[in-house]
Amino acid sequence: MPLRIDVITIFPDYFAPLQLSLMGKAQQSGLVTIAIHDLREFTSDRHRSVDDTPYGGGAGMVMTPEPWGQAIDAVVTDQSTLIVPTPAGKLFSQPVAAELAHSTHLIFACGRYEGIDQRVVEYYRPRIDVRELSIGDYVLAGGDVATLAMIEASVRLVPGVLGNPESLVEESHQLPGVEYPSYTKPPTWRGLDVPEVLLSGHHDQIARWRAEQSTIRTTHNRPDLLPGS
Ligand SMILES: COc1cccc(COC(=O)c2cn[nH]c2)c1
Repeated sequence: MPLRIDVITIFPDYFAPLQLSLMGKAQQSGLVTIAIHDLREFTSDRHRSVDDTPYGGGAGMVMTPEPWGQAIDAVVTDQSTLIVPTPAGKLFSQPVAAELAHSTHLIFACGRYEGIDQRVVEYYRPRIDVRELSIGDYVLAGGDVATLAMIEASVRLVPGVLGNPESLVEESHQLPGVEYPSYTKPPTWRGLDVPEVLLSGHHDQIARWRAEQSTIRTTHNRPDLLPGS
């Protein structure tokens, strides 16, 4: 059953990159189908407006619910998962990407401005799986870039998309923490040598060195990922 993805956005052009490279091949392979929808196609006023001033005051504008209701209703089924990228969401992660990769239908609602009227989430929550997801603790101008990141992270985990599932095995068996550093030819570059152990052919020593490097790197860059932290 191919994974179907519908993206609703006021900037459809943001998603041109999904036709390239791995994402493009995934679509050609029939494993994934991705459709982009312009939210303004679902407005009914002459100005095709999608936002208005916030109740309760405050800076900026909020996206009005009706165009979203029309757009989501046009693609939703009882198998759909609605994903709303937002800084206020639960943190997206590799395990979440793996979950999404095994979904039937994902609808991404790319909000702009200060966000989408919360009643859109409230309306669909009793009907389908709705997930407000954050890709990190910073604020983007809209959900489009976050959606691209989540689609790329999820689609590469769809069985058959990655030519070489081997890299997924390494990824999944990786110790808690970050990846060890990687090297390739030439053996010396601008006076810098590749660590000897990697040229030795001693696979157990190499594995030990890589585990050690991962721990050193995790301690320095991501102590929060260390076991027991
Ligand atoms: C839907 O409501 C809003 C409000 C403000 C910005 C955005 C765009 O998403 C992000 O900025 C984001 C997502 N993960 N990390 C940052 C959406």
